Amino acid sequence: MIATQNLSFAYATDKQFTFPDFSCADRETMLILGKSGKGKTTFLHLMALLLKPTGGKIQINNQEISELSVSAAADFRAKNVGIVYQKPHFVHALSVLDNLLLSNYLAGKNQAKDKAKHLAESLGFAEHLSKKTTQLSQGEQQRVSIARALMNSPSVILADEPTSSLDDDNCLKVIELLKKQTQEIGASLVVVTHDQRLKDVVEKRIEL
Ligand SMILES: Nc1ncnc2c1ncn2[C@@H]1O[C@H](COP(=O)(O)OP(=O)(O)OP(=O)(O)O)[C@@H](O)[C@H]1O
Repeated sequence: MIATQNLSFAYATDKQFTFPDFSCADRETMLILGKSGKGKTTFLHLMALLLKPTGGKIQINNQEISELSVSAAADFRAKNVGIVYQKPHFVHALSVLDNLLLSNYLAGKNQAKDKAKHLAESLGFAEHLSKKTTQLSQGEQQRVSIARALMNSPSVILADEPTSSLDDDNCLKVIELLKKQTQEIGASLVVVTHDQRLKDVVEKRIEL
């Protein structure tokens, strides 16, 4: 589970944010909707411990995490949080498979090749495992990005606009895949987006 309380952040004195409280249980999906510039990515980066809040609390599995040091936060994130970024960031010199295994390495875990292959099959890109990520279409890269976020079976999956650049068909496929995988590993899924189509498939939501 993940929950936030009285969370605030400032890039500058004239760029301050306060975010609504929410909680998302295991196996639950939470949609955080907001127009461009409302602070969706900022909110997600706070939950991912990539930014430090100016106030408030973040709990993951009942552990207060907003006070962790930078190195403890990096370790906690690698082990417990899977992030699907707005634009996938891959290491272009590596194959798709090695990009997936990199998540294990960063979390200090053994390489889980079988898990990578299983995820690639479930997400429909098994035939691309030995290719470079640049050889994949945008939709395929998005699915690799989801698989990478799942490699360490995180407690929380945070997804930033995972569907907004996809057509209706792929939008539905990607959100259903994310929800299904989240259910399978018993994680909490938080999606920040301006994609109003997701309102039809996710019940629990808040608006920024
Ligand atoms: N590093 C930064 N320094 C200063 N201001 C920033 C920084 N990052 C974002 N901002 C500003 O904070 C506001 C919120 O940005 P954020 O990226 O969180 O919004 P968003 O809702 O995700 O937008 P979009 O839907 O366009 O991606 C924007 O006005 C943005 O210009």
